[in-house]
Amino acid sequence: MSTSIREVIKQRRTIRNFNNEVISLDTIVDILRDATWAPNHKLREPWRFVLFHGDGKEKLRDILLKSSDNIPSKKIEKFTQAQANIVVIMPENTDPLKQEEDLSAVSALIQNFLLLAWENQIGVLWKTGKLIHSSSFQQSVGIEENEKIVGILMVGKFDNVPEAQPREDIVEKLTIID
Ligand SMILES: Cc1cc2nc3c(=O)[nH]c(=O)nc-3n(C[C@H](O)[C@H](O)[C@H](O)COP(=O)(O)O)c2cc1C
Repeated sequence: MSTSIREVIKQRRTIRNFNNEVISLDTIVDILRDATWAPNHKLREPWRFVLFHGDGKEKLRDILLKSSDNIPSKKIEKFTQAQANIVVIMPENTDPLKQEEDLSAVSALIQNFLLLAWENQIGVLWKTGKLIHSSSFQQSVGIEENEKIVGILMVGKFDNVPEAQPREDIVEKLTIID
């Protein structure tokens, strides 16, 4: 039986602990391809990705070990525990409006990715933190002068679903003009 979009949206949780179950590269790329059906203004498709998977995770470990950010080895282990790490990259736009539009579009794509993954019993952690601003990391991943990292998606299978953190009722934040 298929799950409704409503159910997927409400049941999805951020996953922070992954198990070792393998996810094929094809599965992840297929989800990413579907996620690109996100709305994006003028069809700029303002995104690109660097995807670490399989042996590529050794490369990622190496990048993190050699980065000038002194990342503790425990953090590196945790970070590379997922089946894949996807660095989400967007262009830096000199026009502030375009920049806002593009960041919104990339965020819509990421949410699509999270929901599509969840539908396939795959968990994701959308990570930001200091690393995305680290010039050492950016350089190692091949970020260009006119680009920025929006986030890093840790992708993997999981054993436990964390409890939902309730949201405030929308009426608290809703101005109705009827
Ligand atoms: C832009 C953005 C950045 C985030 N960065 C992190 C992060 O660096 N580390 C983390 O543990 N969670 C991060 N999260 C996940 C949120 O903490 C999570 O969505 C929130 O706790 C609600 O939990 P839920 O996704 O399970 O509903 C981020 C979420 C967003 C939208």
